[in-house]
Amino acid sequence: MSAAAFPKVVLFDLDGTLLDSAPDMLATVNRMRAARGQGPMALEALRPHVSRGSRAMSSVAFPELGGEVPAALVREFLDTYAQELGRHGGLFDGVPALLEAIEAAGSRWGIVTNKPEALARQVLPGLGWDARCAVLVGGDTLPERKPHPLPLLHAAQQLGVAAAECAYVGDDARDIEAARAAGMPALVALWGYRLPDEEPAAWGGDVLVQAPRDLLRWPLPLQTAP
Ligand SMILES: O=C(O)COP(=O)(O)O
Ligand SMILES: [Mg+2]
Repeated sequence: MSAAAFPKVVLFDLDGTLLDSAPDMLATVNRMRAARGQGPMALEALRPHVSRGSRAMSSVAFPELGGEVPAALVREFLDTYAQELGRHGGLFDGVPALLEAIEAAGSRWGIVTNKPEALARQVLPGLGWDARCAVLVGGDTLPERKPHPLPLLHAAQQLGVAAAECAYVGDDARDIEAARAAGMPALVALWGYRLPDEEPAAWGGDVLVQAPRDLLRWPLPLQTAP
């Protein structure tokens, strides 16, 4: 197979794109439920919501709140998650080989997530990514988070490249919205987390990708979305 021609920088979303965070999130939620005498939730019930952040997850974990999630509960979720992070889940199949291929091609990769930066940084050492991840922008790094383009533009600026020299891979509509607004090719990670009624083909991404290994065939048939 000929070497892939990656862009100068490939930026990735974290939850649902690089990291299968659902098992860590499930452990978090079930600890909180157990502390209240409630039985465990099933992975399938939580998984579609995992890319949506701590508030959404707390709401799914405690449906009796009717979506009214107190700030203290979100804090408890984040504190508990910090203890479970990296203990249960792992990378999606094909991610390690993909990152190695990007590096072997002389390109760089980084992470732009809506997860709080400190939590995202916590996963780097265990994965051996400290020196490899060229940039990491979290949901609280800047005044704006995805779907705003600022985190992606900031990542490109940190690396000294134009937005058009990057690409962004993410599993949520807000990832694709952010990338398009930033002027970056937007790739939809179909292996990630979403509700059954969501239609990723309608998100306006440049290409839908079935699995991380498909990105080894870069350049993909990127189309300019209408
Ligand atoms: O934890 C979140 O808020 C979502 O994280 P993501 O942006 O990496 O999907
Ligand atoms: Mg995600």
